[in-house]
Amino acid sequence: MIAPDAPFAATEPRLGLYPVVDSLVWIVRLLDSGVTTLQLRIKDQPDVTVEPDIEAAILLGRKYRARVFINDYWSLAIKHGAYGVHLGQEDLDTADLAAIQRAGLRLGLSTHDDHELARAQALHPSYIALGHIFPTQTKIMPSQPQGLADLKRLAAGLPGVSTVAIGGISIDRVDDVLRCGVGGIAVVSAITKAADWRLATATLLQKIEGRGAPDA
Ligand SMILES: Cc1ncc(COP(=O)(O)OP(=O)(O)O)c(N)n1
Ligand SMILES: Cc1nc(C(=O)O)sc1CCOP(=O)(O)O
Ligand SMILES: [Mg+2]
Repeated sequence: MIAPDAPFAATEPRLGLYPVVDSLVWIVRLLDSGVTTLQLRIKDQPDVTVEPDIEAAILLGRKYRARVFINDYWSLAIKHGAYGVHLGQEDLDTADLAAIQRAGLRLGLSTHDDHELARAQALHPSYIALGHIFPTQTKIMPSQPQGLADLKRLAAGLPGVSTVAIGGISIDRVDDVLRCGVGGIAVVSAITKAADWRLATATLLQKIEGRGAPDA
């Protein structure tokens, strides 16, 4: 059991640009490009297969003073002292939330509608992800896109909560998403499928956080 009404460890109120990537190669590239919030999202592998990359990503996050969230593999994240974990609604049925809380890891939760949002809010996570905002090619979604009007309504209903928008957010949609009042924007394909990922990352950092990449 998690302590009722006890919040998970706090994260930044505004997480800024939040790339979600599936390999250590991308983690290194993006840390070197000045990204400070990241997620390692490797799907459906045995723990023994992913543990070396998860440990390395956590150590790199510490070295670069960046916030590296581990998707799904919450017990490995605890074992190696990650900054944080990202979990979906299905994970909530099986993950040991009390262990995550005791270990002081930050917790991000996915939500896709008002019902999931209410469930997430009751757990007082470190941030709440609101998705998917637009159609996405990256993941098969059972839900419908929430769109900008709902994003604005949902963000307005979460004062004091760190929020992240995800799903189909391309560079040209970032300004509209920011106007909805979220503090973080999570992207996969806007960076990993960009013709020039360095330019895409620099453009996103500038638009979302108002800063450039560090000097090479
Ligand atoms: C920032 C962020 N938001 C949502 C998700 C989706 O997580 P989940 O619902 O657990 O689905 P998978 O990513 O595991 O397929 C996310 N990873 N990151
Ligand atoms: C992993 C993931 N989770 C989502 C959610 O809504 O929970 S949308 C998504 C994929 C986001 O990829 P892209 O930026 O390429 O659309
Ligand atoms: Mg998940």
